[in-house]
Formats: sequence, structure tokens, C-alpha cells
Amino acid sequence: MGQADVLVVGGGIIGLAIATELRQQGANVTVLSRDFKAAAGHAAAGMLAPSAEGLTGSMLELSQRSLALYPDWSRKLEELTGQDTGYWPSGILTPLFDSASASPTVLSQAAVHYYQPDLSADVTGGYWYPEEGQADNRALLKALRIAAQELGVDIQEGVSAEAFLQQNHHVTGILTTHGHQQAGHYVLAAGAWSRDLLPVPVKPRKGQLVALLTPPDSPYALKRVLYGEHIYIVPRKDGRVILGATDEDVGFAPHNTAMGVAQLLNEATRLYPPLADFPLQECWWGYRPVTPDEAPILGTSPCNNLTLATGHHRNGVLLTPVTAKLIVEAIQGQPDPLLDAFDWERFIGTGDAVGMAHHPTPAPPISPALPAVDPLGCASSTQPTSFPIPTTMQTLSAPPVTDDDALVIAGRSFSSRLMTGTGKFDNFETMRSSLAASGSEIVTVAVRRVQTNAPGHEGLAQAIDWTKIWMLPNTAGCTSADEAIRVARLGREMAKLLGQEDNNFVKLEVIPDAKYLLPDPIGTLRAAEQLVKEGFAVLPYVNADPILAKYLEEAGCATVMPLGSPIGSGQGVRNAANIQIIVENAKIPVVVDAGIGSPSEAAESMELGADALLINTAIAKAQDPIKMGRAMGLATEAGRLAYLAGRIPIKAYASASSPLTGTITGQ
Ligand SMILES: CC(=O)[C@@H](O)[C@H](O)COP(=O)(O)O
Repeated sequence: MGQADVLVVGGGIIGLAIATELRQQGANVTVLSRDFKAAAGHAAAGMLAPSAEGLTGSMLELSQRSLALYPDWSRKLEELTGQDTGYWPSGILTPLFDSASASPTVLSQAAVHYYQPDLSADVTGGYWYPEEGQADNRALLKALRIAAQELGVDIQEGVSAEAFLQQNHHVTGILTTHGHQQAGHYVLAAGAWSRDLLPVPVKPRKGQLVALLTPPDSPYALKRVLYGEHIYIVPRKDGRVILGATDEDVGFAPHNTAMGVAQLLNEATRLYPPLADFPLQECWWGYRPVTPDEAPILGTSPCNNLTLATGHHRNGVLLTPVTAKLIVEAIQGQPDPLLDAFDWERFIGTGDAVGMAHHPTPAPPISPALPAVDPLGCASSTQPTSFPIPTTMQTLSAPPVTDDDALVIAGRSFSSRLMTGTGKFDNFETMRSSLAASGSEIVTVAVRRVQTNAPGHEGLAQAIDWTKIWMLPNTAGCTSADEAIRVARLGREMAKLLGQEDNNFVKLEVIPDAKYLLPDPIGTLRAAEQLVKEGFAVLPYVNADPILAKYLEEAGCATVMPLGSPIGSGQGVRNAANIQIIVENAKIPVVVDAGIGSPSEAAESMELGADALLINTAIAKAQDPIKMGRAMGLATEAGRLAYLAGRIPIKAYASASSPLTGTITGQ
């Protein structure tokens, strides 16, 4: 198959619905589906409940529009595939155990028990939403997949997207586990995994579910969706009863847990006691994608040919038809004004838009309309792809400065030979002042800690003026090569999103050892080889091993960064002899990284012939970090000058400063 007009990352309910809609409009569409079985759409009960869920504002409008689309949308899908989607406007009842303080529209106790007999006698009232109901999410997913396949969408199952390749706010391709692919336009619909590709503030929120089976001879008939305070009970037409769902902020922690299942069973039987005798049929779990405000991210992205459709949290099934419609319209150049409320930019400045930066200038419309005969790929390739970058940034991007002793890394020149870290400072103000005092032009940032808002890292990426400082994203926290490769790619995106379009630097750290934080030499070499292939300027953090340093140089690394002593230990340079051998053999800059505790040790490293230093703890944790920043800057410079000046040889005996011969004797 040739290049797609649109490539959708994510083969879940949202990705498939968008792909199907696009295909129906004439576009050639590819879907990358990492693992169909893991899609959040499987881990849902399929409730269609805008009002019962208590949604408000733009979320209520979006979900009501989606609910209104459901009858036609699901009927067409059923006609196309011959599959039942389980769409059933069964009505939703929200029983209340304490209805005394509820609004006047609350149903009486008699009425609520009339709507659904055999509820707990403790239910004293409730609300009834006759227009709402359910779809069978699994059946719907199956139907969507069949529809997409039958319409000719190229669904690539088992293919994971690994990174977007970008230039000037334009996606130029996508790297996958099965090679490189290109399309005219891209859609990110990867649910809880979206953040692997772009630093959008989307996290997994685990939900556990249980299915019971109505016994064939049961006198009890559940006919309504019951939306309780801590449980929902969704009876399917085939006799299954779905109990959902826990809402757990535990990352990608797999399995059903005893506590999770117990909670569902207890709450369900408390509300509808006959369930206690229903056989348990199945337990499962999944990961909903959740944003900080629990509303989805829909529409534009920092790239002009990348559209976002992720973060639907517990409303993915409900919002599927409207998401597909609005996203396709947006790709066609007709964005609905409602999308403004779901734009990714709403998180800017909140500390949640991790690594997502505002465009210096607005991006043009994401794509022209999808013409029936002119494939999207051709149309979008005529899009302007370059955006102005701030003038100060152009200064940083300019050819080497006229400094006859500049530090040159991967073709880029720097006047300062001191790189600094951003961790461990008491506050951002102190950090900024000490970085300035140190004269450092390269500052390293832990991608993973920034992304996860680790303590002290909330808003860190936004706290530095990246028009003046060159970002060195680092892979701190990665214990394996694969993890470091993934995080390096995210780091590159982060730098781009923060305005450093051409920043391909990565400080590679693969550290499985938690006690001494010693790097894994084999994992580091393997990751470095891969990242070099992907066009990174790799600065690997390694033990001071001259042979490894040579291998890394041969692999194409931009520098080597041998450690002086363990990170944060302040032990100084404990391996000077090895560092000297590395310096002697290296044709790339050698940066002594970690362990330096005082300016004298900084100077000592530079005197050994190191090309640069990286210092964090000794500055951040000094009693006066600003003064220490300056001291380290001066020491780095002094050490460099001393190295260039050439120190005197060390001798066993004294040699007097003035001649001992020719002196006047007293006689
Ligand atoms: C920030 C950083 O990259 C550190 O991992 C680095 O190795 C600095 O070490 P010190 O904190 O010992 O200066």
C-alpha cells in the first residue's frame, strides 16, 4: 500500500472511529494499533450518560451532541458490518440512599422502586434519565474494526509508534517498531499511551470491571442501567451484567485486585441485592486516558499536520461519534468552535502542559479540506511548514561564536565549558540566578521527572528561558536501553515544543543501580547506537572506562561523559588516571560529569584535559548556590586556562626560585 493520506496512531475505539469516518470521506488511512486487546474501549461498561454522569459546560454539550448522533451512527455501522453494536437507550436510573437533600425533581421512593423492582430497601429516591442508556463497548469495538477493514483502512496490528519526526512544527514521518512511515496528516489517538509520543498531559487511570451472568431461571430482571454513588450496573440484552468500575491512579499496574473486585461486588449487591446470587463470569481491567481536568484533548497540536484526539477518560464510548465527526471536520479545515474548549493549549501555564509550549506564532489551519479526488497527502504537502523562531533563539542557532577556545559539540559552539543541572534547587528563582552566575550555556533537564511532575520538577521546563540556554534533555530514571531510547525521543519532542527546533542533544543515562547510580555500560552502548541512527547528538554518561569511551566514540556519540565519582556524592574525581587516558584517546569532547564537590575539584578535572564539566549537586546544595555557581564557573575557566598554559612537571626535590650560585658571601 502507498503512503497514507492520514495515519492514525491508536487502534482503539476513538482511532478506529476516526479512521472509518475519514475513509468514508475518501481518504487513504493507516491505523497503527499497538495492541487491540489493551484498548481502553474494552475496559468500559459502555454507559451513555451525559446527565447521569453530572457533566457540565462544554463537556455536557460535547457529550449531548454525541448522544444525539448515536442512533444513526450505530445503525449505519450495523448495516455496514452486520454486527450488533448493543446500542440501547435503556434509560438510566440513579438510585439514592439519602434523597432528603436532593433537588425537587428527585423521584419518590415508590417511583424509583417502580422503575426498578428489587432495589435495596434503603434506596429512598433517585433520578431517571430516559434518553440515556448504553452501547455494548466490546461489540462496538468489534464492529468498528470490521467496518474499518471492510472499507479498506490499513490496520497494522502489533505495530507501535515510537516517535514523531518533526521539523518546523510539521510531522515529517513516524518511527515505528516496524520501520519508518509517512503520511500527509497524523492523528494521535493513543489513549493512555499518548504520552509515549508527545508530552501531552495524559495519564493512565486504571478501571477494574466484573461481569456477572443472570441465571436462566432468575426471577429478577434488571432492565435499567443503575448508576449508583460508587458503582454502575449495566445489564446487557444477553443476560450479562457489567459492574464498573474502579478509578485508580496507579499507573500501568496490571491485574484485578482482591480489593478492586470486592469493592465492585459490595457496592453492587448493596444497591441491588439479588446480584449476590448471580454467577461471576469474568473480571478484567484497563487503562482510561485521563487529563488533569478529565476532559479530552481534541483538535490542533503544536504541529500543523498533527491532530490530537485523546484523554477521553471514562467517556470514550459516549464521545466516540462526536469525536470522529469533529476531528474529521477539523482535518478538512472546518473546525467546530466547540473544539476550542478541548484544545491542548488550555494546559499551558498550569504546570500540566508538560513540555508543551506555545507557538511563537500561530500555526496555520491544520489541513485543507479533504477533496474527494485530491488525496489529503498531496493537499497537505503544499502546506507551509516553517514557522519563525524567536530572534534570540536564532542567535543560539547561529554558526560557531568567534571564540578561539570554544567548546564544540556536534557542530555547535559554546563559550562556557560548564554544564549545569536543574535538580535539587530549593526554588526556581535560586536555580535561575545560580545558572546565570555560573555562566553555563548548557543546562540539563530530566525528561522523565519533568513529565511526571516529580517533586521540584513541576513547571521546571517552563521556568528556564530556553531562548538563552541550550537544553540538554537527559534520560535520568531509565534503567534499560529501551526505556532510555523512548525517553530520549520524548526529550527531543520536549525541546522542540519549547522552541528549540533543531535540538537533537540527549544526555544518555541508563542506570539500573539505585545505590551508587552507576551506569550500565552495555545498555548505554546499545541505546547510543540506536539513538545515533535516529539522528541524535548523544552525550552518554559512563563510568571512566577508556575502552567503553572508544566504543561510544566509534558508535558516533557527540561526547563521552565519564563520572568523577557517584552522582551527588561530592567525592570529587576518584578516577583521574582513567579520565586522563580517555582524554588522551578521545577525538570527541570529554565531559566530566558527576561527583564534583568543590571548585578545586572542578579546576582539577579541567586541568586533566577534560573539555567540559557537568555539575549539579555541588551548586544546588551549597549554602549559597548563587555564589557557588559563580565559583564553579570561574574554576572551570581557570582549570581550562591552566590546561592550555601547561603545568610544570612534578619533581622529587626543590628547585629554588633564585639561583643558588653566584651569590655574595659574607666573607
Ligand atoms: C543533573 C545530572 O545530570 C546529574 O545526574 C549529574 O550527573 C550531576 O552530578 P552531580 O549532582 O554529582 O554534580
